[in-house]
Amino acid sequence: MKVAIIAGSVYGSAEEVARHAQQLIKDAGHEVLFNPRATLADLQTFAPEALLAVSSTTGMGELPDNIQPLYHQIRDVLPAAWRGLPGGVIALGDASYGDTFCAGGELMRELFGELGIREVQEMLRLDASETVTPESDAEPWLAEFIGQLNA
Ligand SMILES: Cc1cc2nc3c(=O)[nH]c(=O)nc-3n(C[C@H](O)[C@H](O)[C@H](O)COP(=O)(O)O)c2cc1C
Repeated sequence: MKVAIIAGSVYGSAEEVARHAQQLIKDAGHEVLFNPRATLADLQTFAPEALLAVSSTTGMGELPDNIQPLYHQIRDVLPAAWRGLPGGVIALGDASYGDTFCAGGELMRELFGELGIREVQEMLRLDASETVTPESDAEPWLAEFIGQLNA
């Protein structure tokens, strides 16, 4: 299956999680597109059969700058070809930010909802106030996600 990974990161943690996800999904025999600077055209050319978003949160509950252009491009177009595809979101945040905890991931979830992407499992929230190993913490969730792709 062709899996596209979309990543939003300020300091690199979410990008590392996305890179780790890329490796695990490839090891499971899937084809993966992961480029932190991917455009909508790149994604449409790849023709994904599943989507994974990995994003941290910055500012007061905002998406990182690197993913903003892609987020808006996708939102403006809402590619019909992605309707019904399986997908999932990994959100990185810090619970000490209170109400805006993992708000960037929530924005990606809302976008997936608008796209008609089928969320195959509940969004994973990785809390930087509790862990410094988000890549390995994401592994059980990713194993389930990969299992859902094979289902
Ligand atoms: C300036 C700044 C603002 C942040 N705002 C939020 C926020 O509103 N909500 C949240 O859950 N985390 C917030 N965080 C925490 C980051 O999302 C978290 O540390 C994450 O692991 C960073 O991932 P990255 O290295 O991929 O950017 C903020 C961090 C910084 C430095």
